[in-house]
Amino acid sequence: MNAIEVKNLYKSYGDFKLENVSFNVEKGTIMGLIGENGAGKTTIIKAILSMIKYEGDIKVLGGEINEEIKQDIGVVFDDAFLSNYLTIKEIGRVLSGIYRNWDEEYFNYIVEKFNLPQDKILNKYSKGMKVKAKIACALASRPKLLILDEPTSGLDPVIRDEILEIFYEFIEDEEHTILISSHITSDLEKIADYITFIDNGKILLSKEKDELLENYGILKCSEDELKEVDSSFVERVKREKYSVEALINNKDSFKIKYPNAIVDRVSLDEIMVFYIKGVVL
Ligand SMILES: Nc1ncnc2c1ncn2[C@@H]1O[C@H](COP(=O)(O)OP(=O)(O)OP(=O)(O)O)[C@@H](O)[C@H]1O
Repeated sequence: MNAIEVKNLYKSYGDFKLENVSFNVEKGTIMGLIGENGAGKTTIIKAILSMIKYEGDIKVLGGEINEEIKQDIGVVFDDAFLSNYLTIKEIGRVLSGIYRNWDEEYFNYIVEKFNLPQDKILNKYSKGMKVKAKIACALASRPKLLILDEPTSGLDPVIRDEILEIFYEFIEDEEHTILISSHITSDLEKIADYITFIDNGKILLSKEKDELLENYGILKCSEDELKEVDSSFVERVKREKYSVEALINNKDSFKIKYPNAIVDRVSLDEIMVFYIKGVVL
């Protein structure tokens, strides 16, 4: 079953267009939405949450979004939604009156796990503490689906790891699903099950992360050597002054066909750069 289904999403802002955006997020998985600044990640998330008008079909937790379904969604956005002049406990008390499934005990557990100061107002929190406070609030509403827009950008690696750990705990239960947008691809490399890669409003790929990292590879070769390669293996090519690099699919079959070729492992970052900067053969 899918927790999110996006079909033929279309939205335009002047020159920018989200076009033919379709992807599913399977229940019990973590989907990472990656792409450059301005690629359209936030716009997709806003459409999913029905915060903007759009064309296309979007289903969330089995239906079109409504107030009932919203109770089962936890949201973490970059912009402020918590009062800066309350302490974390006071915010918890306010939210307990808003969310049907608010879990006080779980809230206290996360606040302690994240070492959030309980006597300071949020205005005195660091950026990392504020993000952790938002995540604590989103999770304590006991959502089935957690949607986060760039939660870890600008945070140090220790805080990012603490946050990823709490996401692991959340996802252990197979009923829970996460959609997370980020351009810190190393975080998504750690936690995402699936990756949807968006560039300039279009989906370039939406695949299982392990499949991407295991099937793709980087072939370093000369221009003449590239000419000998079956082009169906070649996704994109990047040319430097003295060398050529090709993003290869089906790495294992490629190695059988070309046993002497050297194919390196590829990261999500490198795949992103190949798709954006590289050319089709
Ligand atoms: N309310 C709006 N009015 C006009 N243009 C908008 C609006 N919201 C977004 N855009 C434009 O839509 C495009 C996509 O923006 P979006 O915020 O979805 O990208 P993003 O991938 O989330 O980027 P970032 O990683 O920088 O947050 C950008 O060109 C942006 O300027």
